[in-house]
Amino acid sequence: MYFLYLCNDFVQRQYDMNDLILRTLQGKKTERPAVWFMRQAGRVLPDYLKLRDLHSFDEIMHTPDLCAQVTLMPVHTIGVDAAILFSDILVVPTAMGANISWTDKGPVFSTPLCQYSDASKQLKPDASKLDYIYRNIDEIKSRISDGTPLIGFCGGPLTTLCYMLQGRSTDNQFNDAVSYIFSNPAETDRLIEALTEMTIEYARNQVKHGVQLFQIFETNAGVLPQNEYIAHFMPAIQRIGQAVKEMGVPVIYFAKSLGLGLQAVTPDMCDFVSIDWQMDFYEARKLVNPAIGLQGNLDPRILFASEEIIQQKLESYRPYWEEHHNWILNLGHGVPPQAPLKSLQFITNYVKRSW
Ligand SMILES: Cc1c2[nH]c(c1CCC(=O)O)Cc1[nH]c(c(CCC(=O)O)c1C)Cc1[nH]c(c(CCC(=O)O)c1C)Cc1[nH]c(c(C)c1CCC(=O)O)C2
Repeated sequence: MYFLYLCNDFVQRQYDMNDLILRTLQGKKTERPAVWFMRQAGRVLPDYLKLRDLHSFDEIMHTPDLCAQVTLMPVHTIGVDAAILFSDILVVPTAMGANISWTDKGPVFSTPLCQYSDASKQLKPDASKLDYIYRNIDEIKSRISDGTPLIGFCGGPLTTLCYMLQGRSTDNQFNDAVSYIFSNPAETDRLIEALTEMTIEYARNQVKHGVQLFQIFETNAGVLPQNEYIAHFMPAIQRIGQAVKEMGVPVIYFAKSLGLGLQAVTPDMCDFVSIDWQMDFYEARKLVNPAIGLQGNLDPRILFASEEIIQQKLESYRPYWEEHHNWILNLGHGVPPQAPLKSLQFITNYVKRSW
């Protein structure tokens, strides 16, 4: 009995230590907004850039010690309220047979699937290829002693499929991928199904290894007409979100440029939605189901502005936060490369000291 009490007490203390973001996601009133930044690990961190001079991205990903170091860097250097697993949304395609090189220009697939009318037959699913990620999670968790929550994540099905089909980033709105999706609807459905199954297994395993909240990155939601996205891709979001929520872990859904399509997001998909910077925050609130909280939506380029301008923008969220509390401070997309680190630090300090 006494042992049980000790265990409970221990769990409770862990929970008390740094649970601001988890309490926010549970809809609780908190002392200040929780803050983290999409793409906070890597990119602008001086220690990361030094590490990248010595090791490739792939090497860091396959070395639990290095991966844990990078994951925890933003907690120490920027002062965010949560760490996000250092990984990439495109690890899921590698577990389906894709061969990816991480080049200076971003990820490049050796065999883009849009050249095959029977693309789904080219897939070679092997979930064990993701085992190294779970070893990374174990290592990260073993190094967190102050209860900082660990965020797990996956790509949304459209974003991931865009890369699988097109094979690389483009500045043309993924024309080849979208043309394929329109020209091969049955094959696209088969690809979505395979991808969703692998993503669910991957998400569940991340939770089993200890991630405490989970974000779905659907950066490319806006490359399709809203009704097409909602009809063909949102059911997969619902399945992934539900699989994670069933395990007791809250879900944040980021669907960039979804626009009015935000109305179609339901509480069985996610607990919070992350709002991009193009959408006015208060307009987004009118569109999103009231049972769902909001994250975002600072324009990432505000990081290049003066502290006065950043402060004004932060203050614009205060009336909402004071009334509703269900808002997580974040950007409307990832930290841009070359963004000044001191702006990120200014935001975390401001919210901790002046809120
Ligand atoms: C579309 C997308 C990708 N990856 C991701 C998305 C969705 C979010 C977004 O839109 O930014 C998500 C992602 N990628 C990475 C993380 C880890 C956590 C974090 O950065 O905070 C996360 C959450 C690491 C990474 N993923 C990548 C790097 C750069 C690797 C390097 O240092 O060379 C990092 C740190 C490579 C990557 N991976 C991807 C691209 C287009 C690139 C190249 C350009 C770039 O984003 O830097 C695909």
